[in-house]
Amino acid sequence: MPDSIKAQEQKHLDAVIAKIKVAETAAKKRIDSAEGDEAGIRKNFVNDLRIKTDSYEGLLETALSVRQQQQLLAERQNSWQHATTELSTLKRLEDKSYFARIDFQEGPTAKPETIYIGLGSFSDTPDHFLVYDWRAPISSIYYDGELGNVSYQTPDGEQTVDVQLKRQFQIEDGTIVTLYDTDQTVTDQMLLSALSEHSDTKMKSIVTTIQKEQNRIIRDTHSDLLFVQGAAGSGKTAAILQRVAYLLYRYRGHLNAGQVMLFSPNQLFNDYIDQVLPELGEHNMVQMTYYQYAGRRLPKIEVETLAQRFGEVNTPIQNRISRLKGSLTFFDAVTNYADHLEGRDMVFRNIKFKDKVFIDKEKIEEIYYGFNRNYHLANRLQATKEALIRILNRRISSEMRTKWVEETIEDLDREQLNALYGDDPREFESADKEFQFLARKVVMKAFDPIRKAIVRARFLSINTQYVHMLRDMPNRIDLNDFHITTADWQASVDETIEKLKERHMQLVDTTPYLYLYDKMTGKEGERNMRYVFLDEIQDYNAFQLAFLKFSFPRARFTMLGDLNQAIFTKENSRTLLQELSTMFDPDKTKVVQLTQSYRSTQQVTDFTKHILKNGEAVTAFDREGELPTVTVASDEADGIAKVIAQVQRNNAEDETTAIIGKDLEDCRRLTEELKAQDVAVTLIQSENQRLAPGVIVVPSFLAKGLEFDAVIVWQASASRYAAEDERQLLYTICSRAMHRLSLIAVAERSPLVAGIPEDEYETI
Ligand SMILES: Nc1ncnc2c1ncn2[C@@H]1O[C@H](COP(=O)(O)OP(=O)(O)OP(=O)(O)O)[C@@H](O)[C@H]1O
Repeated sequence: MPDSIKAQEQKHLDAVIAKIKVAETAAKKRIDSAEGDEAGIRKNFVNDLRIKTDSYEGLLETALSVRQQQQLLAERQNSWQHATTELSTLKRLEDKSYFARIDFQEGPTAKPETIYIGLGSFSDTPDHFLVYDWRAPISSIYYDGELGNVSYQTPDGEQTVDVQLKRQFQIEDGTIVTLYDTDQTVTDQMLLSALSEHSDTKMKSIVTTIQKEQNRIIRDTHSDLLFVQGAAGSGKTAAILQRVAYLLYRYRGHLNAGQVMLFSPNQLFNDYIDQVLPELGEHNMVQMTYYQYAGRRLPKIEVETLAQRFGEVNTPIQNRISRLKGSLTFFDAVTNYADHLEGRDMVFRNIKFKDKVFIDKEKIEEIYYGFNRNYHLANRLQATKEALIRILNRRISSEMRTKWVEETIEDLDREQLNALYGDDPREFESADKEFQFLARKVVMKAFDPIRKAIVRARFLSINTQYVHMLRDMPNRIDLNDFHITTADWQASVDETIEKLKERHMQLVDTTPYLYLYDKMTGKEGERNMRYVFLDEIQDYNAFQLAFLKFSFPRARFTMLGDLNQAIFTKENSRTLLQELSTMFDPDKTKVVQLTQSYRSTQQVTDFTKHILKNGEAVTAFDREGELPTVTVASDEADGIAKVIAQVQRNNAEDETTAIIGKDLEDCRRLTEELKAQDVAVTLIQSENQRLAPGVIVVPSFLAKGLEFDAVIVWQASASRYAAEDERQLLYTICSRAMHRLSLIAVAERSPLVAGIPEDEYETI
């Protein structure tokens, strides 16, 4: 690229920056004046306020005056907010005004146009844009095509333009460091240099290098279900974060970050991604793991943790039962069962008072099923609560005459009496009237827990109902379809009961349990949530997805996953897509496949994909690196020495390292040994722990979604990874590495490595 072009572009950039600075000064002035006005309004608030309370008109006038002052304040706050947001965008643009330039023509006779694209828009006059936001409709042509004819969506429909120049810039502190012109034959230089950088503990935004197929995901506004199958490192997570930023821009004023929710695999992952949206000038969406979402609603039950679930060794029968409980068939059966509760079989509990039955369950049942047949569960429950409250109120008078009330009143001290009288006048016609007054108060107070229990529907018994439902399932599902005998099923129900008695529950039971509860109580779901994102979808079952659809009835779903990385659901994940397709309107479903992997070097990607046998397609990005290494140590001590040597090499070359072990036990032992030998490492033990800088030791099931410069697979041995269904796990671990991958085995290496062509790694 001739220097004259660079000089010309620098001149243009200087001119833009100068205008940005002018705009910054103006924004600062507006902030100051809004702040000054606000302080002024607050100060004069009392003086300006016309307080007249002697007549109705006077009161009205006062209210109006307050309202006017409030409006003035709100307006000032609005303009302050507006100017502050503008200033922060301008600040970002001052350092890096834009990252691309596009020259195009709308038709052969149209005037050629030039636009610059950056992290936000900037115009010096209302219609004169010096920088376009990367999310503006026109900016799409930068991502979508090469040179020549490219189409993009506008609010008025599709538009095609002839792109004549696509130029990318790297700008630092207002200076152009490099610039490239892109055409079909040149590899995307910016992408290559972005990917060659060292990893950080925080993910960064990818707006400057979004790829065409990722752009389709980011800008989709039609699908109710957008399903992305993407190879490890293909930018699924990156794409959804930019998608959130895009949606917040596209629907500004109608959508806020609180209406967007991301279900992520673990807390570490939340930490890892939490800078991307702020970097793009947006607020973070609601982020939760499914475990937190479900667990939060079951405070009295201990739900199985990821580590426990990972450590479970299930018998084939237990696997079949889990498959059934996670299926859509089961979801439909629970729906069915809940519907039948409208007619019979709802289980009730006595309402008690002072250890005695106050309203017995037979009475509650009579009320509940006494309503008109077309009452559904929600209004049936509501009407029952109202009837029970009426009974409670009627019982106040008779309860007032009981002995305990009399005794309680006699024992009241002054303070308690004062509390009972409250602000009520204390003049009574007679002592009897006074007693009546106090007795009513005492009874009402004592009935308070009953009132609460009624309002909270404590007379239902979700545990008993859940068990009743499980026992009833063979009448609703043909167990043979799942190769389960009735005896096996009954045994599994007994097991669930035992667990429930100890307040424990397997993850596979939590969703049916919550769903049944929501159906029983007529809960309708969170209607305010508009976009729900699910990452690592292969670890969910169809029941959970159907439940989420039920829980967020107005939301559009984006689901991302990699069937190759199904470490929990294993082979079941393949039926997931099929089940999903029945849940959403096919016309409103879009499936996108990403096969290009960006995370790792060509060498790491080639090696990892050969761990899989019949995997989904993965194409390596053309970025060179060293070959992965496989080391077989003679014993554990030798293995640890090899880990230490590798960590030292990585540290010396500034490669951040994660040592990934199979389970927590292996990781704990290794951490102790390393610490004993003065190697500084942090052990990550649970999904709730935060990400730490420096070398970390992390068990496989918590490494999901993360990436590191260098990965050491600890115990890549035959004793740890031998079964065929562990291929996906080993693949997931190895695919966390960006630049360097070292497998260290003890005694004998894992046979799963045997199928990898020998020229794709080095044996040490
Ligand atoms: N278009 C892009 N430009 C620059 N970097 C990219 C691009 N797409 C992906 N990357 C980078 O590639 C790496 C992998 O991306 P990401 O974590 O989103 O992949 P993923 O598909 O979610 O992977 P996995 O399923 O293995 O967790 C990240 O460092 C990301 O920043």
